[in-house]
Amino acid sequence: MGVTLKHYGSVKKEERWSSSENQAESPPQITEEKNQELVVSHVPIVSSFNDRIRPLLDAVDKLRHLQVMKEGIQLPTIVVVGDQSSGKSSVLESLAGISLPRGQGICTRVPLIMRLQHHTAPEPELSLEFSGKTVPTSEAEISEAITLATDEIAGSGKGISHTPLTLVVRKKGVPDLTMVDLPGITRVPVHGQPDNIYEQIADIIMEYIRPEESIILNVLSANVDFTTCESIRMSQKVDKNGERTLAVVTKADSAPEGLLEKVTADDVSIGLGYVCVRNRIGNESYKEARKEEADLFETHALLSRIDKSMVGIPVLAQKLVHIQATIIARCLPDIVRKINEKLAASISELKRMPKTLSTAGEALATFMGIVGSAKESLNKIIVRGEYDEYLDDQNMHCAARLVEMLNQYSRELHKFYEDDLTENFMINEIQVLEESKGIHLPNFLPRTAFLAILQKKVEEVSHIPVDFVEKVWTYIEGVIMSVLTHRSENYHQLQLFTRRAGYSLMEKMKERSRNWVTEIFQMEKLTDYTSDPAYLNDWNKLMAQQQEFMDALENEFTVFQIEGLGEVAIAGLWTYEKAIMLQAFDLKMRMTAYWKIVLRRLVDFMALHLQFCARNLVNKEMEEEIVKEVVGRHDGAIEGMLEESPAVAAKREKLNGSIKLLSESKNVLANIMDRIATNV
Ligand SMILES: Nc1nc2c(ncn2[C@@H]2O[C@H](COP(=O)(O)OP(=O)(O)OP(=O)(O)O)[C@@H](O)[C@H]2O)c(=O)[nH]1
Repeated sequence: MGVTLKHYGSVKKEERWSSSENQAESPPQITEEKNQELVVSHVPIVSSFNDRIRPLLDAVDKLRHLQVMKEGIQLPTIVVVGDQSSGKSSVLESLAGISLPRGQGICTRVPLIMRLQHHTAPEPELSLEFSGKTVPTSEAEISEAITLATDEIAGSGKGISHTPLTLVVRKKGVPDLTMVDLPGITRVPVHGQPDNIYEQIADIIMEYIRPEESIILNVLSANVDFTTCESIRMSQKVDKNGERTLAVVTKADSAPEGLLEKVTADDVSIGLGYVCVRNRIGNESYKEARKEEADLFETHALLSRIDKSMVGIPVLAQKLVHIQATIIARCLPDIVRKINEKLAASISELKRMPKTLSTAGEALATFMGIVGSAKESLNKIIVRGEYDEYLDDQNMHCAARLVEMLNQYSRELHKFYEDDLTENFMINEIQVLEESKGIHLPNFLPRTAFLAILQKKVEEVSHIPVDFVEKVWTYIEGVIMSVLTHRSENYHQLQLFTRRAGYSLMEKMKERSRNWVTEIFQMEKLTDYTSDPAYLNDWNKLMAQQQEFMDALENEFTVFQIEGLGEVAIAGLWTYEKAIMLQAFDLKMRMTAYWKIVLRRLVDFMALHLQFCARNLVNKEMEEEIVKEVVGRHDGAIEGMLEESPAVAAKREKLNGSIKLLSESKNVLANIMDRIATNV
């Protein structure tokens, strides 16, 4: 039976990692007497356990080396965290039996992946893997080699980096363990450290401890209050009840008082339990250090009272090996599934990408396809008013937006020239009539007077249609550009040229509409004509009130209600002669009736003009302009136009990279599939 987490969550804290069903094949036992210097021995009874776990651990290490995490796949990892100088490196040293850079101040500046592997040869083999290379080293040189490699990765200052450094230690008797040592947490930057060093380190730590697949090895110094430790604060953020947190208490030798109480009280909720250790001090050998540790926990008046299952580096090693086996067994089936899913998704996404074009024929066909599809889309949106392609984008519901704009335009025109019904009522008409006096019979209304008023009114509103066509074409330009950009998004060059063609075409459209508006206004100014019977109807209705109006003037009324116009103030008109008042009233009513016709014409023709131009633009001119821009100016260079855009090329490269990485990862796991299937 393999190591499983079947009871995960239902058993008490530590029991999960040491349930009795695992006892028959329990992790390597500690045989200090045989080889004092080593942590875990590889006697036959446990080697079968190791033989089974080792390939799985190797596979996980290979996946880590391939950096499968880049694809969002988390690996089961033992992550070592602790406040600065809490003794992290010392613990790792003790487990590996080698010297790491140690001391006060920040030593670990990059994530250090430490891969311990037992091997049978008497000579240890050490190597560092970083920046794509493997550098062999030795026990004597390891400390310096790590410092040099760290400098290469993170620079020689005090800065830190997310890029990991891997240390492989193959040594007889070490536990098969892979752990990640992270920079110690510091609140106050030391000389040469960036001001935001805390945030930087916290970022790295959170990145490693957040995944559910991570086991947090929280290194706490015996001489501090655990509740004040930053590393506890952080691990509690991601593992509130400590279910995946194991505490190692270092420096038991320097603060033995109250240690038993501290680890028993468990104020900081450590789900996987505590192991108290004493690391190597000064120039001690590892052999001496283990001996000192064993003696300390055996003989010290206070420390000897701590349960033996909670003290010493060998116990820590044993626990870690066990925990590691369990999380690997638990996580691997999920990892296999995720790799397969992501691989399939990347392959199908790559297939969906536009194919790379190799011949001029292919390029031409693609180009025509793009222009054709853009034309069809625009036809739907602008001409037919269908918006099924852009259901959620209201800006692309062109017909509705154009009607809104037209209504707004009509309102603006009507509002701009509302009649002055207050004290100046008819004053303008009277003045114009005065200026239009001529040698002719007095009861003829001079046409020049009517035209003078008409021209002034037309002139005054002329800016409204000019602004309106500008606004409408700018809107249509946005719609066209959006469709062209979208349709040619895979071909950067083509996109540039179609957009350019689009802009120059829109300039032409604006120019054409401006000219049209100017012409319309000239016509309106020159001629007062309509065949619309509404004009005469309205005028007659208004004129029917003329006599009443004159009576009101004569009787010196201050206001008069003209049906079809509203209440007007007439006190200012009492002094004028009757003859001029009759003419002014007639002139005013003619203009009132005619102005309605003019405004209606300005709105109706505008709608017809825009619809006509947009239809021509989409059905004919746009295609011509794009072909002229792309083929005409760049004779035969269509293949060049259809080179992939940098974004598409980058996406293709990324997908190819992902597929390569995931395929390699899949291969790594293929060799151990049978073991995963039987759950170790
Ligand atoms: N007395 C005693 N000193 C220890 C013990 N463990 C570590 N030390 C000392 O504590 C200091 C800090 O230890 P390191 O292992 O460098 O601590 P660290 O957490 O890796 O440090 P940074 O990576 O800089 O955060 C060193 O001087 C060690 O010798 C221990 O169990 N007992």
